[in-house]
Amino acid sequence: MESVANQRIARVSAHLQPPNSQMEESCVLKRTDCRAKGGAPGFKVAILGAAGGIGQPLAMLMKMNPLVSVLHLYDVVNAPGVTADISHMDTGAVVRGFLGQPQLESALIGMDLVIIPAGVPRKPGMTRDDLFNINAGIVRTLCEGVAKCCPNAIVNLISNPVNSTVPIAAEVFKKAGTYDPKRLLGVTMLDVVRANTFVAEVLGLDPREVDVPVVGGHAGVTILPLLSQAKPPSSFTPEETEYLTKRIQDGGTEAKAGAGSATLSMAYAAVKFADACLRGLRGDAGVVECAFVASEVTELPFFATKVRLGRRGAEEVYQLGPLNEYERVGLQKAKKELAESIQKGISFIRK
Ligand SMILES: NC(=O)c1ccc[n+]([C@@H]2O[C@H](COP(=O)([O-])OP(=O)(O)OC[C@H]3O[C@@H](n4cnc5c(N)ncnc54)[C@H](O)[C@@H]3O)[C@@H](O)[C@H]2O)c1
Ligand SMILES: O=C(O)C[C@H](O)C(=O)O
Repeated sequence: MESVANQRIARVSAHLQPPNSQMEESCVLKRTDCRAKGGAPGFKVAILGAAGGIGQPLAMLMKMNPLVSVLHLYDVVNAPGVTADISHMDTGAVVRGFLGQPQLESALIGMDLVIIPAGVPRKPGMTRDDLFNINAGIVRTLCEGVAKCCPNAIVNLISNPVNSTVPIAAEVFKKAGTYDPKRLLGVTMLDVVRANTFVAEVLGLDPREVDVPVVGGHAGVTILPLLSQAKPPSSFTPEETEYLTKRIQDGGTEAKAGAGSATLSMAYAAVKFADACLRGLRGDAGVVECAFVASEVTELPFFATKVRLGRRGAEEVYQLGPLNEYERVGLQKAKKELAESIQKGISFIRK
């Protein structure tokens, strides 16, 4: 007969199992026996690519977000282990892990917000466009899942090249008949985070006091910081303008000193942006951030500008506002490259 001590040990070790049905076979207490069902008020958020360099710290920070009641972590590798780790944090959100394509639909059903950092990152010497061939297919598959399982979810797309993956996602949703331009947002928040930090350094300010709009897209010259609209209002010498613009545009290469791509600052930026989307969904007034969205601000079908986030996503897309000569020249360069990247994404699905 099993001793009382052994029974206790068996019960405690059941709690140590990762909360994934695949690993519950030997448990005394099954996940379904537990009382935590994610019934607390809050939003349901899925991260696709949750075991990656961005995915893991992003999952950790979302688990800390009081607006999140349920957090689904999906990846094609290591999702159970990451889920077990994150699930031990004593914050409110209930965490569930999903591994591989057969579990994609379960990961997505009922979600309010889907954040997608899935895909390969740049290696030294690569451009973001070099990632297209692999990441385009990954984004297509994941967005097909979103269209089927949570067509009303807000989508935050991080996977590069954002200038092409957002048009890909839009085409997938159009094909499925679920496209709502307000709900598809390319995440360019890292450019704003960098701009605020670098400008604060030059001006000798606390970055939290600085707000610099960054418009256009998310690659090289398509990243266009509008220093003339920085808050607090500041003037910059031509040298400072050149230095700051270049540093913000090349921030992705500076991060990790060319040995990989930004993961920690990106996770921070992704959470800052996701939190803004959730506050918008909650009905908070005046939530405004930059994002790469369907747009009529220029002749291009997608463009990053400030948007107002509300219950239906990007409810208002703001105009560019007054630009100085340096920014007008930058805008022309940005639009030329953006037009090609957008078309490449559209053609990938329409071909
Ligand atoms: N938008 C931005 O500002 C920004 C910033 C940094 C990085 N990125 C991009 O984010 C992406 C991820 O970067 P990372 O450093 O986290 O890469 P990573 O390789 O560390 O992680 C990517 C994760 O995606 C997973 N994955 C691959 N195929 C998948 C699929 N079909 N379904 C679900 N998950 C899948 C991988 O298993 C891996 O865990 C890259 O494309 C990178 O360029 C964008
Ligand atoms: O630069 C990269 O490849 C990753 C990302 O887009 C970034 O801006 O850090």
